[in-house]
Amino acid sequence: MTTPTVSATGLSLSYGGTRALDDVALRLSAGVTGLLGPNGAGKTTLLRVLATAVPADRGAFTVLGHDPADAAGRQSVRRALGYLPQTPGFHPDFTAFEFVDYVAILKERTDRGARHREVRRVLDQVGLADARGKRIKKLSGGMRQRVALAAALVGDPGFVVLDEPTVGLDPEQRMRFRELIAQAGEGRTVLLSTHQTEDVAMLCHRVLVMAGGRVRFDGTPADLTDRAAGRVWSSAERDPGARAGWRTGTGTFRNLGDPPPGADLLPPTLEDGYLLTLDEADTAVTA
Ligand SMILES: Nc1ncnc2c1ncn2[C@@H]1O[C@H](COP(=O)(O)OP(=O)(O)OP(=O)(O)O)[C@@H](O)[C@H]1O
Repeated sequence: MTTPTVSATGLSLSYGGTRALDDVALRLSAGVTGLLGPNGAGKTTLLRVLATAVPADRGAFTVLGHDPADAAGRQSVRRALGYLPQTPGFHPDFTAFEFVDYVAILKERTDRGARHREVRRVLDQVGLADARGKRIKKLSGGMRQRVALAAALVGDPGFVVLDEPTVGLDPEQRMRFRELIAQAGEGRTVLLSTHQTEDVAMLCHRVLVMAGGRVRFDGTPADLTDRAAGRVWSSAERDPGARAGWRTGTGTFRNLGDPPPGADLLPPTLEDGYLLTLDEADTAVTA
């Protein structure tokens, strides 16, 4: 692997009796890494820790050579960071320009002229040049997510954290948004949390799967797909021996697990590899 830009070891964090992060280690490099996992897996908690929004109980990490263990290091990490949280805190009466400008001010951009040029640049980059002056409450869901992405990219951060940015977007908007994320991943490190396995298949050079606060898989999307090679088969009836199975649009069943002899094997998808990984992690798979 190329030199890591972000690395973490032994990250653990509990909320009361809930272990949201349990000894998480990772190494990220430039490009888009996907973070997949079911609800409650610990994805948002991991992103919040890496974004220095909440400290871990244990463990350590560095972002672009900065160690957030002390105040000066935390400030350096924050300067290198762009963050699109799960629920961006928009002020609905702000225009797109005002919101991104406000985030740029929080990022200590004090030179007004240079800051405004930067705000225009990122709004252009996400295709909102013509919507700069529109109030956020008047924008569609897809446009709002692009405003949030522009805010994450303002100031050209080296590490960008995106928490489920494609949620609620229709397929066309999602496709458009994926293109923007791919562009954002050129030459910088992007960590993208998502429930959409297609996001990962289309965008990511690496993927982490989390469940129960732990990293259950760390590799390429092709490796995750390969986990299901020889373990997906078709049958006319639901196969009781399958770990998971569901009826497809053609009326046949798609089964995952250990196929019976002579089974009609199907080519695996990334989603098959993901579901089998969750199953092996002892997490319920919804069929
Ligand atoms: N502020 C909090 N207080 C108490 N428990 C929390 C808090 N934040 C998260 N948790 C718990 O920690 C665990 C991990 O939550 P987290 O939000 O990180 O998961 P997630 O993978 O992002 O889930 P989702 O996909 O639903 O966003 C869950 O059991 C959750 O209920």
